[in-house]
Amino acid sequence: MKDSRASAPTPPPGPTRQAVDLVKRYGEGEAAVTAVAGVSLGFTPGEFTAVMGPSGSGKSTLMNLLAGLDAPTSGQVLVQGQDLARLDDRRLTRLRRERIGFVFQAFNLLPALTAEQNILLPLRLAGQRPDRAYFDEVIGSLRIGDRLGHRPTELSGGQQQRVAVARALLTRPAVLFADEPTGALDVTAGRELLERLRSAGTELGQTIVMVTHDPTAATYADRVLMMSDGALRGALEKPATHEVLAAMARTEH
Ligand SMILES: Nc1ncnc2c1ncn2[C@@H]1O[C@H](COP(=O)(O)OP(=O)(O)OP(=O)(O)O)[C@@H](O)[C@H]1O
Repeated sequence: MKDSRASAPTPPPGPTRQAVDLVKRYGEGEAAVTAVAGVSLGFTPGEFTAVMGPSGSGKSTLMNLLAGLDAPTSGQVLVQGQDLARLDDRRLTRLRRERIGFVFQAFNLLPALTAEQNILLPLRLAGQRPDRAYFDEVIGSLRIGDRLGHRPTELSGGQQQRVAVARALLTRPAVLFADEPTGALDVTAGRELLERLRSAGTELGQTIVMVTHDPTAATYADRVLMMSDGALRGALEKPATHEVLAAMARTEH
């Protein structure tokens, strides 16, 4: 058994993850949809990126490609210079498990396990012991300490969402992808979660990539990428809410 603290990855300088002219097309002929239409960008350690854009603009598809959960039609995802498409299944699975955390819109909690068992599952699968102090800190900051013995069906949507975030944070992944992580939360819980994500970047050097429709949530990020029709239409650096709103209005028309 390894201690998760001892094996936490030390992020190298420069972009850890790069998209090079990524394209993802679904279907054939007239029914074909180009979900991602040639996206190039890089992510540096500790950087918090929000991805925004109208429904159907390709945000979730882009995240799935960047995380290696889906393969691009053309283009590359490079992780420390290594093309994900060139890794065999075993190495890709290991890379995903050890370096990536994912918070899905559907939370993906196992119904038979308690909240605590769900949170600790990825570490257990990796044969690692949880760092108790870090566990307590994450649970405390997400305010789910009193729900740990409950199963997902006994939790509210917002509580399930925070359990899913705790599970992703506990493995201290180099990159954390979060699809609408504040969607089920009230304003206070949403703000606490965003603060937690931001400190994962500033304190632990974790790269955070978050899809959101919420302009206030986007202001917690270091940069906000605007997508429409599968392409990046611009990037804002630490924008104020009114700047995000203006950019949203430009991409939606
Ligand atoms: N498996 C699939 N098969 C066919 N088309 C798909 C598939 N997945 C996504 N698409 C299409 O690709 C486009 C981009 O979808 P995607 O889910 O990435 O958008 P999104 O910006 O995340 O949307 P939302 O904000 O509504 O979640 C959409 O037109 C969608 O219908």
